[in-house]
Amino acid sequence: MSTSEIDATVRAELNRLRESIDNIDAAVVHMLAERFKATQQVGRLKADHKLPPADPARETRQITRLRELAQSANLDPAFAEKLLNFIIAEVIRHHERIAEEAESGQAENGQAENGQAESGQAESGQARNA
Ligand SMILES: C=C(O[C@@H]1C=C(C(=O)O)C=C[C@H]1O)C(=O)O
Repeated sequence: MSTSEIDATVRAELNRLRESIDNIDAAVVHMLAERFKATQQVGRLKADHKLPPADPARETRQITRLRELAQSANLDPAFAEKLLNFIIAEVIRHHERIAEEAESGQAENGQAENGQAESGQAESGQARNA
């Protein structure tokens, strides 16, 4: 049976549920956007103070907490853990990029302080680490 053939009552119920799903998806997007705004600030703070991009101990605490929350909300804890790990991996990538940008900015400043600003570009991360 195609969706165009289904009963009007079923269609109305489906639409009602889908409206709710759309609202929830919008809320998820907005909440994720706020979370990433906060984590970007954490990334800058870490870069400014030369702290590592990832904090595995904090991640372990978050996963334990989220699994407990999931359990009490009747959500599969394994799913909650996978989702959080997926988000955290992206955050860590952002933090690594922020740290690289801060380092190359500092390298440029260092050259400027040494009076070498006009003599060339800051070295790339790869060249510096070679
Ligand atoms: C945001 C942070 O950085 C990383 C990302 C985390 C997250 O997205 O929740 C948690 C720990 C860190 O690996 C942090 O240290 O708080």
